[in-house]
Formats: sequence, C-alpha cells, structure tokens
Amino acid sequence: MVRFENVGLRYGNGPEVLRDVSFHLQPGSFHFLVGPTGAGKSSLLKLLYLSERPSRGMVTLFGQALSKTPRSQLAELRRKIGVVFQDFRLLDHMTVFDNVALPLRIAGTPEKKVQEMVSDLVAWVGLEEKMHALPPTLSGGQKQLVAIARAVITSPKLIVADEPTGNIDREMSYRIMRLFIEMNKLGSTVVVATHDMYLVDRMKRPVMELHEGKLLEASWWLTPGEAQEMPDFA
Ligand SMILES: Nc1ncnc2c1ncn2[C@@H]1O[C@H](COP(=O)(O)OP(=O)(O)OP(=O)(O)O)[C@@H](O)[C@H]1O
Repeated sequence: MVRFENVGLRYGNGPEVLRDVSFHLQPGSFHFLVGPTGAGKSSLLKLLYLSERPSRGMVTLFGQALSKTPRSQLAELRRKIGVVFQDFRLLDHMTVFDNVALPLRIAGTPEKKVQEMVSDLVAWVGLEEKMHALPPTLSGGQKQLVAIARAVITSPKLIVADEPTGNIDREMSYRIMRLFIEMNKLGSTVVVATHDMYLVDRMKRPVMELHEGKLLEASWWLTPGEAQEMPDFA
C-alpha cells in the first residue's frame, strides 16, 4: 500500500528534515505517527499525500513508484488519499453540505448521487442539524467533523490526518478518532500524526516514532486482520 525506502527530504538548500526513512504500511492498517515538535511528522505526511516529493530514496504508493509517475498522473493518485488538517481548511463561504460535496462535484458525480451521499455522510458524523450552516458558526470540533466527512466522501484508500485533535476537547477527540477507526474498519489505511499521547495510549494502535528526522524502530505492528478485531479504546 505504502512503501518508503531510505527516503530523505530537504526543503530548498536546507538540511535534511527526514533521513533514511524506511517503512511499509499494509492495506487496512492504522498507525499513529508521534515525535517531538520539529521531528518531521508533517513533512512525512506531506510525502504521503503528495504535497512534497522526496529529495532521495523511493516512495511507492498503491504499488506505483512516485519517481516514475508523471506529474499528470499525480492528480489521479491524490484522489485516492483523504487528508485532514489541524486547521480544518474549510471554505467559510460554503455550507457544510457544499464543503463535503466538493470532492464529488470536482469528480463530476451526478447531482442526485451527491445529494444522497453527502446527506448520509453528514448524518454519519452527527451533524445533520448543521447541514446548511456556514463553517464560522461551528465549534472547532464540529468543523473537524466536517473536514473528516469531506476527506472520506470519496472512500479514499489512504487517510492521512495531521494533528486532527489539536485544540479539541477530550470528548470530541474521542468522537473524531472513532470516525477514523470506522473508516479503517471499512478498509481505509489510516495514518494519524499527533502529540496526544493519552489518546495514543488508550487506543493501543501501532505507533511510528520520529526523532530528528529519523524513524525509530516501530515497537510493534498489527496485521490488518488483528486491527479489525481491536476494541476502539482500551
Ligand atoms: N516549508 C518548509 N520550509 C523549510 N523548512 C521546513 C518547512 N516545513 C517544515 N520545515 C522544517 O522541517 C523540520 C520538520 O518540521 P515538521 O513540521 O515536519 O515537524 P513536526 O514533527 O510536524 O513538528 P510539529 O509537531 O511542531 O508540527 C523543522 O525543522 C521545520 O522547521
């Protein structure tokens, strides 16, 4: 599903912020990505959602080596990846419904199907009553639920979340993490970068740890089958 081999990343002429990063994610797996501020978590995620290209080494996504993928085909790969950011990145002048519908409309989905899928998904994240609200009228947690709905509306194979529960209270953080678990149980591979070690400890999912741009040995791994059997929280 995802393979990194001796990957390095530098911005411009700066120092390498990721060094010799190698790992393999199986389809349907769930991983936390942790490490101190500046360790390179966001940078690693940018490589995963194709916003940066590695300076060296090899990244393979969905069986396709990125170095051999022409730029024109990157958009197609990106459509298989759902991304969630700490700061939501919603369009404030568009309703909850229209924000969530955006990826479908860009893909040319027939409007009747859009209406059906978006209504179902907004209800699934628990925001039925806010369907026609504008993002600035929502709480931070509610905005994140909208951002997650938008990220998963196309059933992406890979979901990447960068600090999705930063600045969000504990109860809402659990609700958000449950949505990622649900998506994982439906087959998406999920990677969540976080500082919230309490959440990591309670969820007992495999952890990848970065330190000064190096990936430390992962302590343990779950097969996708084992992952399906896991309780949501310990
Ligand atoms: N666009 C950029 N240009 C230059 N340097 C960058 C850029 N983005 C990140 N860096 C540098 O790369 C290093 C890793 O940053 P990154 O944001 O990936 O770390 P992080 O682990 O996500 O940190 P945090 O937990 O604070 O979000 C840092 O030294 C940072 O200053």
